[in-house]
Amino acid sequence: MTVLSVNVNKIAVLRNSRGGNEPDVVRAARACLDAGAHGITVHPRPDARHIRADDVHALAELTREYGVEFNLEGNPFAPPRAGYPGFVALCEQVRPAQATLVPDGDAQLTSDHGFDFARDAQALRPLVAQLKALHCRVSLFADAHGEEGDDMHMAAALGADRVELYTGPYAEAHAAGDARDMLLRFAATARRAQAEGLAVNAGHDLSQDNLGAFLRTVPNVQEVSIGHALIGEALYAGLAATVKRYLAILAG
Ligand SMILES: CC(=O)[C@@H](O)[C@H](O)COP(=O)(O)O
Ligand SMILES: NCC(=O)COP(=O)(O)O
Repeated sequence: MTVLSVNVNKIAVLRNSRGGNEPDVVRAARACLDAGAHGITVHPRPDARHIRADDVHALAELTREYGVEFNLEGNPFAPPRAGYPGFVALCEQVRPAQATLVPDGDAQLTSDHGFDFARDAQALRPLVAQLKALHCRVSLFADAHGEEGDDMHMAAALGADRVELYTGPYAEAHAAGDARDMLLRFAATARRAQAEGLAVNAGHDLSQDNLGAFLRTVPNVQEVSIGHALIGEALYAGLAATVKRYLAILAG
């Protein structure tokens, strides 16, 4: 079965837009877990645009309370700065069940590519070892190159447990109405990863629209982490009921 880890970054985007603690990231994560989600994901960014270090600690505590997986994502190469101790340091502090390494920078609006394993292998190897010594499962964010290249072999050689396939290009192709070739490419990549002994996660821009076709075609996906679409969909699902509650207050 594929498990769902809900990414609550976007709750923190809303909260930070006003200051204060509403909406409450921990309360939202608790609601996801009460609804049956299998885990919680966050991707703290050094510029603290959404999830902050204190959220990471609070969510680590919550996921321990529920006995579910905490998946911490981030760029292991980004240097520490005020309010952000660095990705590996955060992992040392909270010991997430899964550490997902993602090669992104502050200038990026969001994650938009996987690692260049040929370029980054030397830098990644000791970090993977360090995270494994903390008993984190290590997952590396990877592009789906299908039958091309040697990425999955290189990721396995680094000692990673999993790869997370970057599904942005699939989501785009699906939205454009022709995801057939893309699905075949992701399926081939997943098979190559699995042949190398890597388990496969997937994430980025997955949604209620595109998730079913992905999981029907790409074999043995262990985990999907979903945030942006899920939080947007939750607003649509919850707006009518919420407006009715306000109307009830107005009606006395
Ligand atoms: C690695 C990945 O695809 C997600 O973590 C995504 O990067 C979400 O991050 P933002 O919420 O900052 O866009
Ligand atoms: N790893 C992907 C993730 O956590 C959520 O990505 P998105 O659904 O916010 O695009």
